[in-house]
Amino acid sequence: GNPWGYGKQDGPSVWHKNYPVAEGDRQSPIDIVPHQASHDPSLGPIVLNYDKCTSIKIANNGHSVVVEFEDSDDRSVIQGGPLGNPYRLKQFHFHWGGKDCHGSEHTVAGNSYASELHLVHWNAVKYKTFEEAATAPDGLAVLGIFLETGDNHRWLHTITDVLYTVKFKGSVTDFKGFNPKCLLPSSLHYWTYLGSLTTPPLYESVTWIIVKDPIIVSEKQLGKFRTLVFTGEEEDQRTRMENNFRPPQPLKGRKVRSSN
Ligand SMILES: CN[C@@H]1CN(c2cccc(OC)c2)S(=O)(=O)c2sc(S(N)(=O)=O)cc21
Ligand SMILES: [Zn+2]
Repeated sequence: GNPWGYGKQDGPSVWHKNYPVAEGDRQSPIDIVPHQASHDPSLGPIVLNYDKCTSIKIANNGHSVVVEFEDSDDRSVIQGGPLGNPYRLKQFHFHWGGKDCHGSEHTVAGNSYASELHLVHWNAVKYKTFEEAATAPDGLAVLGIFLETGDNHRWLHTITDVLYTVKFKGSVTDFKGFNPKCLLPSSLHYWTYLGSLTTPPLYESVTWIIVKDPIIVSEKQLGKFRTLVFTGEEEDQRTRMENNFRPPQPLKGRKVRSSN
């Protein structure tokens, strides 16, 4: 079976048994309290150079749906903001709820969004491989975007239209020519803090950059994510993929900074 999941027996409340860092000092996600974030005028804008990005495939990894990118060179990078150098785009994935009232990992003043998109980047300037970067304190940078339900998102259908091909854990489909820039809100004002992966192995290697403005997607579009299952095609028990989010973790004295 799975080493970890989001159920009663294998979910976030028991991850610490196999991954003791779950109780560490820089765990993610967190609840962001806007008025307690310190505005830092030295924080410049986030710069995304995704125009040459090369998406390869879309997959169901048994925890989420993931779009993987070619990351053998600096063709698609994030830089600026709190980052000291460019970080390479490796993959993006989503977290969502069983209903639209919850599903995001980060919360804002205690409020959840329906879903959260994570664009995962790694520091290829300092580290030779993703795996090495994933264990280093400045190894990863994850850009988080909240999804709120409302009108149809004009580009999300490119993803939701192919989700039926990755219904089961372990399924993979070619997915070329997708530029995730179409999933970003117009303003990239953000909060940033030092945290971790929000799934095992929960490495404390992530500089989080959480964009303040959500993107709007329809309930119908979000509903398509819930047609995925955590389980493999061969398993007799089909478990709907939903509520694949970790709840907020203790801040432990960390500072959250805010761009303008
Ligand atoms: C299943 N969880 C993802 C797997 N990853 C992974 C894959 C291979 C090795 C590894 O560690 C060595 C980690 S990952 O780094 O791409 C990330 S980032 C992330 S989140 N929610 O914090 O943005 C979840 C996952
Ligand atoms: Zn994530």
